[in-house]
Amino acid sequence: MDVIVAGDRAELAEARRALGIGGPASPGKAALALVPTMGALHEGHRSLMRLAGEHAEHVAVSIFVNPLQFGPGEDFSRYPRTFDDDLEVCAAEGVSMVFAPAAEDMYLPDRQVGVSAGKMGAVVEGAFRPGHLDGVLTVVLKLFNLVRPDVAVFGQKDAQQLAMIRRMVADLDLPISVVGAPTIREADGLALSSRNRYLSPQDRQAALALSRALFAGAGQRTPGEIRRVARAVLAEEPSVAVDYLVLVDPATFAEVGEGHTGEAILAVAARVGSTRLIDNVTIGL
Ligand SMILES: Nc1ncnc2c1ncn2[C@@H]1O[C@H](COP(=O)(O)OP(=O)(O)OP(=O)(O)O)[C@@H](O)[C@H]1O
Ligand SMILES: CC(C)(CO)[C@@H](O)C(=O)[O-]
Ligand code: BAL
Repeated sequence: MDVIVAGDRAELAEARRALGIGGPASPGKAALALVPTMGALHEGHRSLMRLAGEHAEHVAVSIFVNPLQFGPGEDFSRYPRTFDDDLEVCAAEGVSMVFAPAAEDMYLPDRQVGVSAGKMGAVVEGAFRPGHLDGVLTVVLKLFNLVRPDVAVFGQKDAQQLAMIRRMVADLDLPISVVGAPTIREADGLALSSRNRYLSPQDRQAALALSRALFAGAGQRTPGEIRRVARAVLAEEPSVAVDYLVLVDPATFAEVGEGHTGEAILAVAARVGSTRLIDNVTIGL
């Protein structure tokens, strides 16, 4: 089947009708799973589409570079936009519907109301990108309301984003199951990211310090040692400027103490040249 491309609300409603969504789903399978993206699709996004297909009869992919989640001075205007290639990727993955709205159609010019990510949205990533997680939650809630999926799939690579979307679903009683997907990496450990295409060959080599630090930290047994070893690996790479390296509770993103048991997330954000990258691993303690 060809991919249906919807560019606005009316076309989206028509696409849902054409796919028979809203009618009875096949037994044991949800009708529609959504994979929200900002485009410039890579193998990480493809893995999300495949996982979405295991959960629902139809997969929808949204492609929207959301202005609300970019701060002043961030890379909104130069963010890679590769719509034609993205459409081919979606077709090859058997996606039923691509929703690619224009910013003017998503946000009213006099928009007043948005989602607040609360205190959890002001720590870790939120401390370095004020308002970012409010912008993410606002657009994700709008995408949920527009596309009306039963299931939504997000990558663990954006771990705080995933945790906050789970919180939004719980706090606002949204009728959606959230599925987290593992991080896809290059053979040398670099987490796939649309922003990797900004990296020069030298930057790309330096960027390997992020995953190297996370894997070295994950080999330790206590929070103190995990943090110390990971920081030491990052310090060995002078062209990596670290924004944060934290060991946090996966649900709250609060720093874990020395006695912590259960899972913790070791998360890093750093700038390599003019490119800001994030990565994380989950560690059992
Ligand atoms: N390497 C990856 N493995 C699995 N999922 C990923 C990976 N990279 C991104 N995702 C997920 O894909 C979804 C869309 O993310 P997005 O379009 O921002 O891609 P990205 O590569 O993370 O881009 P950016 O470089 O802007 O961070 C998110 O749920 C994100 O967590
Ligand atoms: C979830 C998302 C599509 C919202 O704009 C974005 O933050 C992303 O690509 O991870
Ligand atoms: N993948 C998260 C989107 C952003 O960095 O804005």
